[in-house]
Amino acid sequence: MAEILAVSVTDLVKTYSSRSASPRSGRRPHGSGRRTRTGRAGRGPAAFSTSPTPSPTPPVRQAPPAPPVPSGDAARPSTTPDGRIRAVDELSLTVPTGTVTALLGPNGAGKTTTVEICEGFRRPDAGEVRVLGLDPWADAVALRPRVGVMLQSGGMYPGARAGEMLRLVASHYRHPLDPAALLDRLGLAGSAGTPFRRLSGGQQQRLSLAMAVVGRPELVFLDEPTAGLDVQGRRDTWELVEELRTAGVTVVLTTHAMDEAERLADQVIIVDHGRVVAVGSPAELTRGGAEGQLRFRAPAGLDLGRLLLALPDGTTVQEGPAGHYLLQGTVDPQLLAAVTAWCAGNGILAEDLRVEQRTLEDVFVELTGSELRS
Ligand SMILES: Nc1ncnc2c1ncn2[C@@H]1O[C@H](COP(=O)(O)OP(=O)(O)OP(=O)(O)O)[C@@H](O)[C@H]1O
Repeated sequence: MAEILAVSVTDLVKTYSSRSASPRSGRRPHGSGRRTRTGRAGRGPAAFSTSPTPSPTPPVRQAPPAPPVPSGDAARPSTTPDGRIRAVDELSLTVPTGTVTALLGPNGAGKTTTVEICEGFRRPDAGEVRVLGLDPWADAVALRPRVGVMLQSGGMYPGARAGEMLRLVASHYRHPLDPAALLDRLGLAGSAGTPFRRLSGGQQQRLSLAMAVVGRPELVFLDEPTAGLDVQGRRDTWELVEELRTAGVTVVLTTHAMDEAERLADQVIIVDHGRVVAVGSPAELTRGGAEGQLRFRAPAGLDLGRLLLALPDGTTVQEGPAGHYLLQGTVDPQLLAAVTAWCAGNGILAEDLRVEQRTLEDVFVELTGSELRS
């Protein structure tokens, strides 16, 4: 049976004029401030549909389709022949209904542009986007009551009180959640009477989250929902996302926090240079590729060349710091046996020998050459 998709994006392309490159001047640096929405004026949060769409993408690793390019904060985006910034470059992805999908990628990878196109705030140059089976740009009015968008600083009235704003948003929906209960749920009960501009950054972010979900949407887009939140704020947000999933709501979030993706996501999509470079559950992604690594301690200065000769092809070995050895490759019983046999044969006691699983961050760094922040 065909999987029902909440979001389907095919061969999406979006370029920007390099002259307009004040990339969202009001955006926060990651982990600190907040994002200013720069989309189409006058458009509010949308919501989600459940139209079946054919041939969902199975959650498997994909070979990076683009040649490796240095990534990370200092990476330059690729440009078109006429000098435009290629923010999204033939990107395709699917989001099954009722799941949590995390979009990961280095700064400038194209995550927000992709999400803003799905939200109907930006128009793509090429490609097809379906949100709940509809076109987010052409069918914006139909989608609005079905899709929740976590707005950042844009779209808020600085002088309006938190409780008033949430009640106002709730009044646009037929069956909203109780605004007072939602404020309480997100630790904002004591701030209901506080004007928006006097809320702390974290409180503003929690209010944005409340506004995204108060209308009981079918689908919610959350752009870095916990960036800059304190421990309790992160926990509250994570619990809310888990409750949304339990209630059958589809959640698409962007994040730089690996623990957030690992904890919340059914599906992780890693984006780099405007393209999808890997898709899968956290477990699938960390299982693939080089599988794992093996560490042990032994006297410093072992002959690594000789050790390598005793190991299966494809294994790498390095020492660092002195006396600490790291083997990477396919970690299986044969590798373990080869290491211990070589040590025994050379009268070496390998201490603290342990197999380590790759983490999502290892996978991310491998694929993008860039480090996630947690
Ligand atoms: N309005 C704009 N004008 C010009 N360039 C832009 C604009 N918005 C984004 N860009 C550029 O497009 C590329 C993708 O940006 P985007 O914000 O989508 O990436 P991102 O993955 O969300 O990054 P981050 O993690 O830093 O938020 C970047 O090179 C960015 O500088």
